[in-house]
Amino acid sequence: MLINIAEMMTGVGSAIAGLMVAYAMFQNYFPYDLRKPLKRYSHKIMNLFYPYIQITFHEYQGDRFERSKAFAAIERYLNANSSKQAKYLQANVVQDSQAIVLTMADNEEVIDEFQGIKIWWDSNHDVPDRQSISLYPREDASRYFTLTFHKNCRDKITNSYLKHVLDEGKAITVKERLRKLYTNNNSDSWHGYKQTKWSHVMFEHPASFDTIAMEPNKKEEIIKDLITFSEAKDYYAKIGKAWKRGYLLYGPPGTGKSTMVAAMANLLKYDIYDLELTTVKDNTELKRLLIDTASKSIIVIEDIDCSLDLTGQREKKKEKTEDEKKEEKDKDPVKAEMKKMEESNKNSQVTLSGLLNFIDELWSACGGERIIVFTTNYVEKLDPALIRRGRMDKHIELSYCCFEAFKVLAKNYLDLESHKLFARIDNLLEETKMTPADVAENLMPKSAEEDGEACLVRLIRALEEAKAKAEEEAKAKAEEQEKLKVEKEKEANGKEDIEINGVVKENGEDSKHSGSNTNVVKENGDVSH
Ligand SMILES: Nc1ncnc2c1ncn2[C@@H]1O[C@H](COP(=O)(O)OP(=O)(O)OP(=O)(O)O)[C@@H](O)[C@H]1O
Ligand SMILES: [Mg+2]
Repeated sequence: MLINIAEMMTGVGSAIAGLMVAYAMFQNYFPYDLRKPLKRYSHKIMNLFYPYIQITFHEYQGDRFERSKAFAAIERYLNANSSKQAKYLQANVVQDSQAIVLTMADNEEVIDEFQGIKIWWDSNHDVPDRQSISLYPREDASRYFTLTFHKNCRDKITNSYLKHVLDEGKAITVKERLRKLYTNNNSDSWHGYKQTKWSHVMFEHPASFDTIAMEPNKKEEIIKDLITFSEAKDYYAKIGKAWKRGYLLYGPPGTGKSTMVAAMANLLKYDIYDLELTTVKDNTELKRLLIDTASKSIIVIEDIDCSLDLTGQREKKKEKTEDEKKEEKDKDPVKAEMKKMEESNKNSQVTLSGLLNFIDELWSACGGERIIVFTTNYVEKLDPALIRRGRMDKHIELSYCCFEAFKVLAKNYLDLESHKLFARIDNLLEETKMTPADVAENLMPKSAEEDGEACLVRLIRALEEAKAKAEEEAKAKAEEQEKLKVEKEKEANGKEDIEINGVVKENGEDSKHSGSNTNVVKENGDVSH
């Protein structure tokens, strides 16, 4: 009913709006003194007959050269509706977006509905004043959207609908944006005209949780954890905690730690900041880098155990040995330069406490929605303070390939969900350790002729070899240990003799034990006084 009346009123309103437009066009022909009262009264008349409210959203506001964020979000929101309703669309390529954005062309209208309320959106643009000279090209394309709704619905529109439009629009923007992989620059390049602390390339890693080989339950748990985090803005606000989460990924080389970081970024549509600690000179630089990161991102420190001396004590400068000096003389200049660079990288003054502060500040000072990930091969080497819960909230172990993980790889690499050779592989994987990287390499067809079975056979061979090698190594180790044990026992027996006899044997000669009881020791251990 309300909508019908509203639509009837639209006719009257449109007529008055027409008059308003005519007034706007010819206002310059009215005497100046008359313009103001005329405008005021025309607005009053308009309000009497026109029960609608209009809100305008300009692409650029005031003197700001930055595109309005609200306009951009509305554009994306309307994109979803306008492409179905409007007849004339404009295609734009928006910066940092992988999709072409379709928006309604000028003077097109889109009708939206929200909780039973009808809402009209119009697209227009300001005609530029050609007489004025503008330095800014944007003035030629200053567009705006007009939102029209019945005044009875004012509260619902201004409180709920606008928030809904902006949230949806932003979500679409995030979904479609091109994601970036940032790496930190050496601080020497931070100064000057372009102060860039981070360089970036487009992030296009294809890894996803579907392609990661690991136990399905564990994988599900990680995915759930990540999604819960990304949707928990209000929850974090409620419990008074910064909206951040730390993950520690640990395990042997080639078990998928770096791949998982890429999969995390792809799942959440976050950017990645790959922080190379060895190029960061000191704690202050570390802080500056942190401030320069954006939200919706993962900050990764790979191989954290190798990045720094995390005991807090800096490496002492070693004296060069003669061999090193000789090597230095002989080596070629390119290698020498590389070594010099490596060494200068090792001179990072970042300390453990600096890193702890970095994480804590990340947790408290910077805007929300950030994840920090450490990866390491040696979790036991890390300082417990660095990885305690609260800093690294979730510890994920990535380990050798199990049968469940193998099945994911077989499906991805060979499109095989079952095969008669699977049972043999299952047994072998239980008996020997092989990383998913090695299993994957064996499963990859090496020529067009190679079929799935040939790849499985190659994997079986590799597993059998690995098993035989492991058994040999275990045998050698056991023998070594046995030898050591025997030596220790011999040593202990020798000591016992000494204690009993009170004699130290040197160079095959018996020497007397010092003391008041001078004993002579014979080789068979007999003692004569
Ligand atoms: N769990 C896995 N699932 C799928 N592929 C994997 C997995 N683990 C390793 N791979 C494959 O092996 C390659 C190496 O893996 P990745 O670089 O992620 O290992 P990593 O654990 O980061 O090793 P490092 O400790 O040496 O950095 C990747 O290209 C990936 O394709
Ligand atoms: Mg890695």
